[in-house]
Amino acid sequence: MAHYDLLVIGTGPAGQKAAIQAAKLGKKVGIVERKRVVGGVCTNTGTIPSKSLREAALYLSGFHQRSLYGASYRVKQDITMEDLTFRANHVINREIEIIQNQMTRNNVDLWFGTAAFVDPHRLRIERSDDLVEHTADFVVIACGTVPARPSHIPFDDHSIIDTDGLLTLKTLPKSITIIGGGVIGAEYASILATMGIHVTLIERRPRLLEFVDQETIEALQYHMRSIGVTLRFNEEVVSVERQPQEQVIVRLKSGKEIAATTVLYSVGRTGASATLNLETIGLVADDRGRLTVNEHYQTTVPHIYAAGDIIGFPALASTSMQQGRHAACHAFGIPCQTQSELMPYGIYSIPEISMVGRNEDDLTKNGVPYAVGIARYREIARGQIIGDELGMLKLLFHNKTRQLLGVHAIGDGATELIHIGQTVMAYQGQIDYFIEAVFNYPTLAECYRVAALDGINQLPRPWPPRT
Ligand SMILES: Cc1cc2nc3c(=O)[nH]c(=O)nc-3n(C[C@H](O)[C@H](O)[C@H](O)COP(=O)(O)OP(=O)(O)OC[C@H]3O[C@@H](n4cnc5c(N)ncnc54)[C@H](O)[C@@H]3O)c2cc1C
Ligand SMILES: NC(=O)c1ccc[n+]([C@@H]2O[C@H](COP(=O)([O-])OP(=O)(O)OC[C@H]3O[C@@H](n4cnc5c(N)ncnc54)[C@H](O)[C@@H]3O)[C@@H](O)[C@H]2O)c1
Repeated sequence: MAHYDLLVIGTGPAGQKAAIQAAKLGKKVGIVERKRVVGGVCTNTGTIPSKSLREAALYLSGFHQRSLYGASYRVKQDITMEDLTFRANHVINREIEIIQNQMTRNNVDLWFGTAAFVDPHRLRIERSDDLVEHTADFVVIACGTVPARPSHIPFDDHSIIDTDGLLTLKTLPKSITIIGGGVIGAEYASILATMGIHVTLIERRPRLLEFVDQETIEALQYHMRSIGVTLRFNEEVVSVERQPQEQVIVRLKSGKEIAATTVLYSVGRTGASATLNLETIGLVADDRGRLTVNEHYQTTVPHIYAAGDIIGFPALASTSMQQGRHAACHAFGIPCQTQSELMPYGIYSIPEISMVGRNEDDLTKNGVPYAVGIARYREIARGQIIGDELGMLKLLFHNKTRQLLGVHAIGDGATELIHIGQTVMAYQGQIDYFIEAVFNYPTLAECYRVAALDGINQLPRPWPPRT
């Protein structure tokens, strides 16, 4: 048994960053992982694999080149599961190595096994052949989530899979029904359709991703339909039934029956808190297994913190890292701030989407007078060169002060491009910055200048003086 300044449960982004931050402060740190590898959902089954798969699909399908060389252009005609997993596994293994190295370099003790609380300062770590106990002054719970697997869905991890199951398939589906048009559903639907797989996406809401700018989502939905995705909105799933001859039927409340070789169930995830023995320390998870924390990620037991997906929205790798670091800083009295109102969102659908700041619905609801400036990739030299016909960057700014209030982008590089707007917003900048600055040419960043000019041209003349 050892005593630590900090014990962390989980080696995903939240746990890693909490552990490294505490170690950098000279603290004695231990981290526990129940799987046989470090990295969590992010490295092993979620973010990294899905983004590697996307990159492989984009390359092999020749997607980016089609507008220049024709719709039938392909780098490889028959894309196989091995083609995709080859690339994903390469990246996953490198990432695991990097994480493990970081822990070793920073003297963080790594314990493989399943952690559970014995009392508020003591964790039991159960391994296949033995059991150890360690104590700590502080604990960070960063145990993440598991896919929701309701009992009425007959999962078999072969023809009916959850969101962790796609990469473990032996062959690519011939056709797929995706239940749930959240971030995972939208990303996988567009990736699979890009490779020529017929996809039906079922969503109970009237559109995809309701938190994303309406115009941006319309563009995504238009593109998804154009590559063969059937979008079914306002639909409820009644049953999922496996049939002979490699067929799974999804029955909808509206009476429709949708057949495909594979069904992917992607309607959210549940906090992995069930085995933590929370009742012994007086913590209660909500009905989706999540924990409640204050602005410093402290639970109601002050020396026990929780960070990452286990605390719910926004449940991103990007935010989880920051939350983990923030929790460790707070525990050891180091000032730390998280700029949550300028948190960017990146959705790796094809085409990709990104946003930061406020959207039109929110500004309208709150009576903020704003104007809009838009640049389309097809009107930008770089957009023409890369052959992106659909891309768009949209700036929302205050129509009197010209302060930048929100940026919404769809198209190649959108998730990178958004950070320019994020920085300007962090310094309360006005869109005039984009007009006065010189950008490399030809770049997609030029969209900022074009959109700013477009926005200013929409204002009543003469242009209002700067305040
Ligand atoms: C398909 C998919 C794609 C995604 N894409 C993106 C993306 O593009 N961008 C983005 O920002 N986010 C993305 N996400 C979300 C991102 O993966 C998560 O937000 C992130 O992994 C959460 O990090 P975490 O540290 O909270 O938990 P996790 O990464 O889930 O790690 C938790 C770890 O804790 C371990 N653990 C659990 N219980 C115990 C226990 N009792 N004892 C010991 N160890 C335990 C688990 O085994 C796991 O290794 C994606 C998610 C999925 C599923
Ligand atoms: N790029 C990224 O940042 C990224 C990528 C993938 C996943 N993630 C994270 O992973 C988490 C899980 O994502 P997700 O997409 O599984 O969950 P989600 O909660 O985001 O989406 C679930 C969707 O399923 C719909 N739905 C629920 N029940 C349904 C039913 N019975 N029939 C039809 N539709 C139904 C919901 O309306 C919702 O749109 C999210 O928190 C997300 O932020 C992030």
